[in-house]
Amino acid sequence: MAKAPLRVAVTGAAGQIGYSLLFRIANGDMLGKDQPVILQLLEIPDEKAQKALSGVMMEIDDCAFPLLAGMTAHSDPMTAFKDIDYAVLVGARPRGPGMERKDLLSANAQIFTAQGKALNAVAKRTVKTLVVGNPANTNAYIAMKSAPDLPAKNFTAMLRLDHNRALSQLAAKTGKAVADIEKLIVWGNHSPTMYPDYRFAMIGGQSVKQMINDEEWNKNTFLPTVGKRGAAIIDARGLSSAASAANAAIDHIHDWHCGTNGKWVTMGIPSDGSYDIPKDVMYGFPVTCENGEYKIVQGLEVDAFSRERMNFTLNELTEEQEGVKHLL
Ligand SMILES: NC(=O)C1=CN([C@@H]2O[C@H](COP(=O)(O)OP(=O)(O)OC[C@H]3O[C@@H](n4cnc5c(N)ncnc54)[C@H](O)[C@@H]3O)[C@@H](O)[C@H]2O)C=CC1
Ligand SMILES: O=C([O-])CC(=O)C(=O)O
Repeated sequence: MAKAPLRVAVTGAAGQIGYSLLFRIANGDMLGKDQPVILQLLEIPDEKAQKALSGVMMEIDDCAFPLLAGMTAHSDPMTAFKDIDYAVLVGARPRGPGMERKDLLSANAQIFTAQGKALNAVAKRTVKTLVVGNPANTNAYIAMKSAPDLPAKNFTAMLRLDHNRALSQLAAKTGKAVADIEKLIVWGNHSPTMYPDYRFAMIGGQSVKQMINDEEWNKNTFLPTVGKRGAAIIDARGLSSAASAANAAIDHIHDWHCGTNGKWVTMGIPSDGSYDIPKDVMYGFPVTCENGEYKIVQGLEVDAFSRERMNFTLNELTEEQEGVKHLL
């Protein structure tokens, strides 16, 4: 018997990431090739944005996706989020050259209080939310705190782009296939303070750390390359990353929904206190997913260098949280 459709809301649907994301959701890349979807698309109540959205929807229609069971346009989160199973919160201002993502906090924070409240009011009680709009971790924290009737664990932030960037750097360094790299982690904030950590990574049963055996490369090349990749893309393209961000959003929700078969992936999630990260801080952790639930990989050793890096990115998140206290 055919599955019942799942309702997916996407905000910022007429933006650059939206343009790469919506077609793939409708094609079944996110929730599975046998899972019909209904798209509930939100844009700002502005004539130009709504008109652009109607154009994107015409193109989606023109793809005649067999899994697309319905699609609606909205300018109010209270209608866009009605009865949804998944929310992909992309809509927010992107940064330009010379900015850090946290510089967007004052511009974007209010969006996530309003959207958190709307999710709280009208979404399914089981709704799962991914925040992409920057600064993603703190925006996810704001949305979570603005939705007290929903399970906090169902609010997540996107660290998957950082995870994928780190995978690709490691594949290039070792000359091995991306698909063969396992047990990589990106701890912390989606910002240059993040800590991509390959101490436990393996390729075909061999330790990646031993294969590379170059701490200087780790500290002075790998960490800054992954941490500053977003800025490098802005510098090269004049616009922030879009297709790779959409791809990471697809990977994040795909793995949460369909499971990872024991494979580790990185998700920004509210801490449960693991690894001495204070409860509720929206922090990148290694997780495995099964039956629609993620579980933090436990018992990993934290050496002195790692603790310092994990605290550095934690301190930034704590400061960001302090900065939005008045909104919550
Ligand atoms: N977490 C991550 O790894 C990444 C996050 N981003 C972030 O994603 C966000 C979106 O990026 P782009 O699509 O490139 O930007 P964009 O400017 O092309 O599109 C954003 C869209 O959101 C809409 N929007 C703004 N406020 C809204 C609201 N309250 N409700 C609904 N829609 C709203 C705008 O009208 C616009 O169409 C930015 O904040 C960017 O920094 C981008 C790349 C990676
Ligand atoms: O760097 C930006 O502003 C966009 C983004 O989050 C990324 O590409 O990682």
